[in-house]
Amino acid sequence: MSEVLKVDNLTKKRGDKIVVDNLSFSVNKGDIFGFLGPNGAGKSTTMKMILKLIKKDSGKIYIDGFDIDTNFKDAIKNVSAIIENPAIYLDLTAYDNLKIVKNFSDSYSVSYDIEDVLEIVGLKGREYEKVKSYSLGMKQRLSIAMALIKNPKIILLDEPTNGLDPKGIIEMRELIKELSQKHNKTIIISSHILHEIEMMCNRVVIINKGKQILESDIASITNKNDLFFIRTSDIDKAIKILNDKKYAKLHKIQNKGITVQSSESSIALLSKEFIKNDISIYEISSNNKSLEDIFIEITGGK
Ligand SMILES: Nc1ncnc2c1ncn2[C@@H]1O[C@H](COP(=O)(O)OP(=O)(O)OP(=O)(O)O)[C@@H](O)[C@H]1O
Repeated sequence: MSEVLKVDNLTKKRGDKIVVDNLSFSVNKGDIFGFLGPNGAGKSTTMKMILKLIKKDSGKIYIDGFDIDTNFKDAIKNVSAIIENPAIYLDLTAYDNLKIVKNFSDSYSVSYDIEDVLEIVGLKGREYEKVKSYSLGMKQRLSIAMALIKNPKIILLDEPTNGLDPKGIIEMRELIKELSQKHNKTIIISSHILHEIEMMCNRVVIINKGKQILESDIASITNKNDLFFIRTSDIDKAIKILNDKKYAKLHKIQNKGITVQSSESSIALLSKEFIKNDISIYEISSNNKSLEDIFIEITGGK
């Protein structure tokens, strides 16, 4: 996997407060990378430093191998970003907005055609309407189209689903996945919505008060402990059977059942064993930790 973004010991002070504190992480080509943290954690500040919109105090940032301090022009041509409210002319059509961006991006060697980006974001057929008549979701998709025009390798999205209704959120999620899978973009999404990150991203970094708390694959966070809750007619008998098995381990005895540590295939074996021994099973559910559980644990519930 090749590294397209490397953030190394990044630090930023605001007055005497350290708002980004020695942050290091890297993003690989093709990642949908979640940048997660509660309000005020330092996500936007970090994104702005990556784009050199604000100055860092110390640390290094490399985009596609280019150091933003010494080779910003080569670095930044690989990145597009939607941070805060993107500049869209509401009195112009989507097509005209894209034309303006296209004119700016013509210095980039392989930029997309306007028609292509309209197709990708699903605004084909609506491109000659003034943007002020668009829903928030359509405006958001237009801003992605504008970000896509220069055909960047990386797209930074700051809270991309903020303010969208459920339909808009689903469409945005699908679009982001499509950009990664079909169009080979690396996407970095900042968010405080854990569920969103869990559903969209393959990797995540969690920050709190400017400090990095965790960098990990989503899968290894949520599948670390294969725990299953089993509600049965006879807990004592179930425990006795379980204690004889090597493939599964009793984790906890609960009110109406037991939590068992085991793989998925072993839980299937265990349930057959229970049934063979006349133990009725009323429920088996995966009791794995969600990203939300992990987040609450490491940020102290705030
Ligand atoms: N222009 C500024 N001047 C002073 N302090 C700032 C400025 N911008 C941000 N901060 C402070 O820096 C810290 C990090 O803010 P930042 O906006 O990066 O957090 P965030 O994780 O993006 O949060 P949110 O989700 O609320 O946008 C906060 O304490 C914030 O108050």
